[in-house]
Amino acid sequence: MTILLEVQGLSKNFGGLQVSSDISMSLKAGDRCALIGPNGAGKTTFVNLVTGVLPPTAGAIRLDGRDVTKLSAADRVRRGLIRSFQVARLFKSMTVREHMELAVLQRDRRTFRLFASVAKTAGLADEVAECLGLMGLGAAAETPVGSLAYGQQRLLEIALALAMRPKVLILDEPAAGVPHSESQRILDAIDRLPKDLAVLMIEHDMDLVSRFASSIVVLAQGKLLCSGATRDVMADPRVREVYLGSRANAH
Ligand SMILES: Nc1ncnc2c1ncn2[C@@H]1O[C@H](COP(=O)(O)OP(=O)(O)OP(=O)(O)O)[C@@H](O)[C@H]1O
Repeated sequence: MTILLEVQGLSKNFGGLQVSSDISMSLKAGDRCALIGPNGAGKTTFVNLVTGVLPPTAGAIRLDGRDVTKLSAADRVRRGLIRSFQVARLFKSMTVREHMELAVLQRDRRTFRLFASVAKTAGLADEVAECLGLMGLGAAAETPVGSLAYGQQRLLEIALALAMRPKVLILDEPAAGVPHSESQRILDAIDRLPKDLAVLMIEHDMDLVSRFASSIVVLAQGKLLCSGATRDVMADPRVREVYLGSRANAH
């Protein structure tokens, strides 16, 4: 399988504080990987480094075989490294469909002026309908974003990311805040994502991790504690001690 994301020796210092230390990992097409670790382990910083929000102090990031370490976050997005959007930042009065159309148009760099005419083209409508259908949001297409149930908002975040045509998709606690009874709906939608995508999910909930992930990367104190197949990592005494042992403090 093609390696889509390769991170080598990634480190980040904030002044004298080393927040990420020599982290290496890779994702292949089709991987479903959970990124876990106790609070403050450096998960968010790691994702910010990978996506280009923060420049690393050292290390390299390759996306689908190309070195993107020095590329801007926007350039990485254009090359298919996509992190899910936050619906909270969207326009509450615009419908789900309108947001999706805008995302596709932005991806294709078409101008807003063309929006009215282009929106009517079959290709755009089909693509939007397909993404919404995959996420189980077809029936909510004409609903204003502000009226969506919280679980639907979280699904829309993934649909918008999908509209960017990701090769590597990073999801940040996609079921956080969703009642436990509804989290399966989100996992089912994630399960329907294209199989050749690599998905990296930051997740605190070990029940969700075990249902989603085929592999796990564990960070602790900014370092890679271990990584590997889900069953092996969950059985690793170091993980149980360092991660599960501090679950009482997790949010
Ligand atoms: N800009 C910054 N300047 C200084 N220290 C920072 C900065 N950003 C993060 N840190 C520190 O880096 C460490 C890792 O933070 P990070 O948010 O990456 O962890 P995390 O694993 O995502 O935690 P959580 O699960 O609580 O979100 C923390 O100790 C944090 O205080």
